[in-house]
Amino acid sequence: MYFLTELSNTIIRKLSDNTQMITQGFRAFPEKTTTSLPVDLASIIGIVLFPWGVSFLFPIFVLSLVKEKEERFLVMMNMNGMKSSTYYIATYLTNLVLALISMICFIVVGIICGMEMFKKTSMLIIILVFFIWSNILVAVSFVFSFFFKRNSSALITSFLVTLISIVFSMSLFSIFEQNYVYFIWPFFAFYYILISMNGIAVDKASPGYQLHDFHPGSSIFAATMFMIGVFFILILLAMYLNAVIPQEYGAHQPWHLNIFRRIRRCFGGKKDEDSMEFDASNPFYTEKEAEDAKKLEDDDVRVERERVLSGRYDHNSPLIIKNVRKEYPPRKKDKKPHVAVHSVSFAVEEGVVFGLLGPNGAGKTTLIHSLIGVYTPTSGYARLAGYNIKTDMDQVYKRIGICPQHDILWDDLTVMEHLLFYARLKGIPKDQEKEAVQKSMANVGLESFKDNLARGLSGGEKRRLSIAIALIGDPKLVFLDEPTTGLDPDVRRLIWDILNEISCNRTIVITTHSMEEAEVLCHRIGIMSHGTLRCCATQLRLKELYGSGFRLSYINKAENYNEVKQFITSIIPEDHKVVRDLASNSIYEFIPTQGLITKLFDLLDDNKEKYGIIDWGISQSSLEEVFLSIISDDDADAS
Ligand SMILES: Nc1ncnc2c1ncn2[C@@H]1O[C@H](COP(=O)(O)OP(=O)(O)OP(=O)(O)O)[C@@H](O)[C@H]1O
Repeated sequence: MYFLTELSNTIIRKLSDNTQMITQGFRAFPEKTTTSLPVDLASIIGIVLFPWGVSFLFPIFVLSLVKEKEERFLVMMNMNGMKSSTYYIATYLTNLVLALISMICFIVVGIICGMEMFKKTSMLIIILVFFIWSNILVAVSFVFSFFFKRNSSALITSFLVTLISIVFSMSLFSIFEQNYVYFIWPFFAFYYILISMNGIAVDKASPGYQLHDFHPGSSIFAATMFMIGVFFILILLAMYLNAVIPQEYGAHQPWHLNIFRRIRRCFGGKKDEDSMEFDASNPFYTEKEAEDAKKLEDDDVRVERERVLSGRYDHNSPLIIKNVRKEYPPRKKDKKPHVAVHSVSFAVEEGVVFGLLGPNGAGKTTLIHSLIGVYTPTSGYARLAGYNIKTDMDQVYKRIGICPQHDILWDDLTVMEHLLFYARLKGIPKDQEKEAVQKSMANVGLESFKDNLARGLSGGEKRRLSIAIALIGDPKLVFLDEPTTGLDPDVRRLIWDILNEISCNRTIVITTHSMEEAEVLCHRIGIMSHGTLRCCATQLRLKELYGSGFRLSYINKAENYNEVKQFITSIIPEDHKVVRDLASNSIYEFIPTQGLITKLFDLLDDNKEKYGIIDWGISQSSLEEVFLSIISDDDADAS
């Protein structure tokens, strides 16, 4: 080859006059090469990111649980007959399914990406560990949710807990080599299992963690046992916290769960609840409270209390309240509890619409919430629809309807779906469900909206839907908290018509700030301030007691001013009050004597022309005047 090339070169150089030549040499032939690392990089990256991936559902679960409470869906469902246990079981199963789906995705992705841990470790152990972890995620989120009132703080804290657990787990494993106490926090135990199984799998010489390695003495076995044990503790803890932690809404039990009282009840039979819940001879807590009550309460309230406490009321009354009191925790440190409702006692008979009025902070909402289980009354006794609120709240919820102050509706459910949901909660038999929903929709005129989503309803339509929810199942006692607040006059009138119609065969308790509404709807009215019932009577009696009587107003020709004034003051009682005295427009207030009003109508009609009266009118004092005469400026936002 060499000689051949040299020969060719000689000829080429000769022919090209030494300008062309052939060069020769050796060069390596291109070949395919790979650089292999001593460890599996995918597995290393995976194990750092994996704890995040398998824990991301934890903050989401906590968030959704706190949100349901914050937005009062849970308490609304409770108030319509759903047991908390049913809610928690349904939520547990839903979250567990979500967690399992996400775990399956992780395992499948791990296998597809060729992570050694998933390839080599026994699949049975992986499935077992991930199943336990899914349950723990749900159980821990339940326990966490009881400590938060706002979903934003719940989200941040649970995220931080996950972050800290992951960061700490790395160092804890090397500090406590043979000590497993820190597995008590199941996040550490699970991350330990992940890291250990991965560590075994990435070792090229090892066959991975297998079933026969999973026995007492193995640290992975110990961590798994810790996870199982802690899971049961978490479930018990969640049940206990649910019962005792005071939430913003909903009743709670004392830390000792009234165990002794339950045992006593088991052995001693059911005591007469009526007699144990209040002391009829001393309805007030302190002498000062009794003194204050004397100043605030009128005779009707005292008579009503006596009637109720001595049992002289109709025992079929759907609402009986005896000495109900509600204290909130002190507003400032080392101060006394804030008493929002003092000893309130009254009974409302069947078919009566009872209006609870009062300035802001009077205690109306607190009283209603104490009755319907949003808060636990500090003391007192109440019987709603025939059942004691302390012992038979489940029965109470099946028989009452509640329309809360703010609509609590799911944006993604239709009108029909809302009503069907609540019909089921109320325990309406399946074959009567549709009819009950139809009736309830017809009551509030929402039939044409039945397939509309709640998010697309106007304020008035949402309010009507809330009223329809309160009416589902035909309850005999309905609570309406400010049913028309924030609605335009047309819608308010429409709702008043609806309420007037449905009030025929039910007892309704309405809280409202609208005197007009109370005047139109209520048969009996209670006015509260400073947590005390100030008066409690029919509209007519309140107007008689607190109204300024009747009001005569007229418009006259200005030149007749003196004659008209003389004429009018001669026909009304002498002790009248002059409200307005202008040349052509005057108003007088007076308490009429028997038959005077009819006489006045005749006299004014007959002498209208003679005295140059252009127009005139007589009206009775309004409920607003009654309210204003009872409630003074310092009654608002009572402290
Ligand atoms: N969750 C609570 N914790 C502590 N104090 C409360 C709580 N809710 C209400 N209060 C206090 O209890 C008193 C009565 O409040 P409540 O809401 O019952 O009045 P209200 O008559 O319904 O007022 P409004 O007409 O403004 O709704 C007020 O002084 C209020 O500050």
